[in-house]
Amino acid sequence: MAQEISNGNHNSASKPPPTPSPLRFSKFFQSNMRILVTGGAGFIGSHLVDKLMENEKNEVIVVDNYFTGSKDNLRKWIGHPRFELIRHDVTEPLLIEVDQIYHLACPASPIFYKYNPVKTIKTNVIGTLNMLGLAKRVGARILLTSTSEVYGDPLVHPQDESYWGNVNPIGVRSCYDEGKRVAETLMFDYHRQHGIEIRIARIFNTYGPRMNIDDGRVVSNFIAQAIRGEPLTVQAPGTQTRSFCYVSDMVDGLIRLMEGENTGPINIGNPGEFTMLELAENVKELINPNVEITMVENTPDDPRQRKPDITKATELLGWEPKIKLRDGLPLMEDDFRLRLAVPRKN
Ligand SMILES: NC(=O)c1ccc[n+]([C@@H]2O[C@H](COP(=O)([O-])OP(=O)(O)OC[C@H]3O[C@@H](n4cnc5c(N)ncnc54)[C@H](O)[C@@H]3O)[C@@H](O)[C@H]2O)c1
Ligand SMILES: O=c1ccn([C@@H]2O[C@H](COP(=O)(O)OP(=O)(O)O[C@H]3OC[C@@H](O)[C@H](O)[C@H]3O)[C@@H](O)[C@H]2O)c(=O)[nH]1
Repeated sequence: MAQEISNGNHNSASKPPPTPSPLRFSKFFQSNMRILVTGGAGFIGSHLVDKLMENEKNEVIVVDNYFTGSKDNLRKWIGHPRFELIRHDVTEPLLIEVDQIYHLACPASPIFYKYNPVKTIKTNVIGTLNMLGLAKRVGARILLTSTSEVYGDPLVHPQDESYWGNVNPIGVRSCYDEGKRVAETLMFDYHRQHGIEIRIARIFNTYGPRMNIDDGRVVSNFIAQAIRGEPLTVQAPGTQTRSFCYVSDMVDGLIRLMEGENTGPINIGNPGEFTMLELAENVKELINPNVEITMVENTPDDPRQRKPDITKATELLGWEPKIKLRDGLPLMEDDFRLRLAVPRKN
């Protein structure tokens, strides 16, 4: 019967409907969801891949240029029949067929995004344009991982999604925060002009296993320092605040946003707020009570406070974080001790 159809012989009304080709039940004809994760070799991306791969209906394709990510984060999936890994820079166009795009590709640690600021803004602007072009061509739904940095040094506290932010357009962080603001604009313009299905997550500081040991972000710095017995470097004045979300909670929020009906932007983060001195004290108490806490110079335009209002995420996605900072830090410590080869002393 499949043969008849392929010969174009399907004009007889008396014939029963064709039975599906046996190929329909092979790998290529299943109603699988083919999902692209850009930046999937990075910290959040690799945890997202782990979760997506748990569903046997998902085929996952990762593209990454390995600037801050590593194949090692995806080691267990390499060779799996539902998984593909492509070395590719999102600033170049990509022609593949997918149903959903999680667009994460972008260096996230301030040290790395400031290292080559022109490349960072190209990644945010040209990279997002390329992924939107792909979404438009194949009709895929696309989720952008934007950031709490779009609120800049916020004058509203906590930050809800209606706040437009307080961002320096010419500062050293602008390649990232203004880059993400343009990426959000592009997402909405493609949505309004071309009807693309979009989702925007505004991610607040996220931590957990697989962060680069020398990533430069505060949680990974403090944990590595505590394990090595080095002083914890609090950047002055130490009263600046952040709200830290454990990575499994983050991945759960991103998947709910992708699968739900709301475009966003939606804040995804843990509202528990800590000063950097409090974070250092927690790390010291939990990991190494013998380390010192030292005050060092800060970098320009460091936001003084940050805490998400997650009313929208709770009401629209039924999402809220489950893991408290003091429970998440020891989970990250285990991973860091393994990679630094420093076992716990009993
Ligand atoms: N972790 C956080 O606290 C946080 C907070 C807000 C937003 N975000 C966003 O979440 C996403 C992931 O962050 P992360 O913490 O996992 O960072 P990460 O640096 O571990 O991961 C980013 C990944 O993107 C890849 N990449 C960078 N530029 C690329 C390019 N031009 N082409 C292809 N791949 C490229 C890197 O190699 C890396 O694998 C980023 O978009 C980031 O802006 C993260
Ligand atoms: O060793 C350190 C590192 C950092 N810090 C402080 O810790 C705070 C947080 O700094 P991080 O570098 O971890 O992260 P930031 O909050 O500046 O940026 C972050 O927020 C939003 C995301 O989009 C970015 O991916 C992420 O890097 C800052 O106030 C910084 O001054 C220290 O006190 N000591």
